[in-house]
Amino acid sequence: MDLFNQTNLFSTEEVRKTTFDLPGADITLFENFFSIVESNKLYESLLRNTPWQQEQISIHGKLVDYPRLTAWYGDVDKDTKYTNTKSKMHLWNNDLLFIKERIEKEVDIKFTRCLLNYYRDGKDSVDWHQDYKGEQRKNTVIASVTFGATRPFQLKHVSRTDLKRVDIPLANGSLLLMQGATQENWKHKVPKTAKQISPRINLTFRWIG
Ligand SMILES: O=C(O)CCC(=O)C(=O)O
Ligand SMILES: [Fe+2]
Repeated sequence: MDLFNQTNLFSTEEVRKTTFDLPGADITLFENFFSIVESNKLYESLLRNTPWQQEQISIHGKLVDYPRLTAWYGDVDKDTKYTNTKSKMHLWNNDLLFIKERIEKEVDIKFTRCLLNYYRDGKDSVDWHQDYKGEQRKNTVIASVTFGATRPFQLKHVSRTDLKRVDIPLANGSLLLMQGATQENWKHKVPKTAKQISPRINLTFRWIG
């Protein structure tokens, strides 16, 4: 075997699938789901073309900025209610349709909306939460795609303190699928870091009927 083939065989560009064996969760990670060339191109394009919004949350009557910028996209051009602020929902663009269709080949679902999060630096984050409420939380598919800097995605069980926390580094071009009862039983967060890191864009494709 020549050297070229060998490097190809162990190339870091191969899609690598990892399934996490966690009670009450169905989580699969695909590293290099998008190639480095695709990922870098999509990162630049999304960063430039997304109408990033600074959402705020009311805490004890005081408006506080979320530690990240966001944008909603979906099948319909309307307002959506995300926590307690109203957000504009934009119609899918070509970048998002390309990403969405690639994921839909992997998982048998047609996504209806997507939340984009832009973490400008290590001070940007998302605190412990579960996606959705009530019935919607019970059996849903969330497809999370990352472009740019790697950040740890942490998970902890909602009630079982005997279970260890899980830390999944989400790198450029990765896809994380969270299915079944994951949202019901596990919380997730992306912590702040004091390290000097470059920006990260995360997209969560969702299904809401
Ligand atoms: O940035 C991430 O990896 C997660 C984002 C997230 O949990 C959310 O938007 O609900
Ligand atoms: Fe989330």
